[in-house]
Amino acid sequence: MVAPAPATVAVVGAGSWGTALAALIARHGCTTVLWGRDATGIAAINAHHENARYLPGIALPDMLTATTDLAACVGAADLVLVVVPSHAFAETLRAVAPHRPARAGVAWATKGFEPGSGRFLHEVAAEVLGEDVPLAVVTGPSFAKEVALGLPTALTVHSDDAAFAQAVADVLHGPAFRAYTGDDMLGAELGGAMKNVLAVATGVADGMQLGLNARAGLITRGLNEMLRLNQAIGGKAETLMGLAGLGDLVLTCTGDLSRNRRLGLALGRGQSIADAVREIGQVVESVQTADEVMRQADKHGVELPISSAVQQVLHAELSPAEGLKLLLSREQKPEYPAGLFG
Ligand SMILES: NC(=O)C1=CN([C@@H]2O[C@H](COP(=O)(O)OP(=O)(O)OC[C@H]3O[C@@H](n4cnc5c(N)ncnc54)[C@H](OP(=O)(O)O)[C@@H]3O)[C@@H](O)[C@H]2O)C=CC1
Ligand SMILES: O=C(CO)COP(=O)(O)O
Repeated sequence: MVAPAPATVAVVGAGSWGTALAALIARHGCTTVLWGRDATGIAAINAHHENARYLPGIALPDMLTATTDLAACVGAADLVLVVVPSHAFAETLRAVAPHRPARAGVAWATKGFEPGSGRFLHEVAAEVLGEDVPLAVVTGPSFAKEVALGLPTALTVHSDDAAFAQAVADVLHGPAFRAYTGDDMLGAELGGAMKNVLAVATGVADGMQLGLNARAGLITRGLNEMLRLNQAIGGKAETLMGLAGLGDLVLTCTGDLSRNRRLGLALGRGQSIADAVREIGQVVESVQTADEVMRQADKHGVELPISSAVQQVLHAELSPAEGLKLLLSREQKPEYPAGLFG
């Protein structure tokens, strides 16, 4: 039997994660074109097979090509994978839409909400692209650098369209990369967004040298916040107990490659937010996501003490020490006042 021809994949967004995913997919034999807006950086990727700004020192596959021509990149694609920061998600989809061939579904590996409205990204995508376009979210514990280096990784692809989730998982899945599938875009997006906020909390605690007990307590009570908000919005609990929730929470709260954790570490050590974000030099989604998580929490009447403290610290309304005091002085109560996810 003749194997099906590899798909042509357009990866839209040439930062660390877009480049790493494009390299992964190209290594799996798919024709892969990476789109970025920075002409100098794109030319350098084609010339040197390296993204020196976002993944310095890591060799990209020769088969991977990069372009600044969005129309050509998207127009030839069987699958579009959007990997820009959440603040650029809607505008990027609007730019992609006119060039998308009818056959091409759209997936994204962006984590966060639409800033300002708090809409889930699948809601934004459905509005911009139309209800009939297959959509999928790619999420889970996955540092770009490790994926680009070919280190073993597992993540998950959620879609309302099982065949499309499988098609996206198929281009990602390979010898060192396990791509699972699911049908819960709500839960998957919530997990990917909330873990960034909770990573700031554990980073702050570690920056303040509060110890490993504090870190474990924050991760566990953070997971509880994720589960409670997820239940209120109608996501599936198992999504949050898997790669999209617990998996990514543990990675981001404990791994120093995390930019959100590094922001927390810097704040805990007394650095200002502006200086910390500047030093990190890449997208730090929690800075916007904390507001949107709390917008969702308020909308659904769910109390999220850790996320709320992070939001206030990020707005400099509380110092890290005051945030800690607030959390430690909360009323004593049963671990599960209203059942497992109450
Ligand atoms: N890095 C990681 O390990 C992972 C990241 N993610 C998620 O992936 C998303 C992208 O993050 P990541 O690649 O890490 O970010 P980076 O900071 O590494 O890169 C950001 C990229 O987005 C581009 N960009 C910024 N604003 C715009 C815009 N308005 N229009 C078009 N492109 C824009 C930047 O272009 P330019 O260089 O020209 O400014 C750059 O290519 C985030 O939501 C993140 O949470 C998810 C899993 C892992
Ligand atoms: O989402 C990520 C890992 O899964 C990357 O986390 P940071 O954005 O905190 O670096």
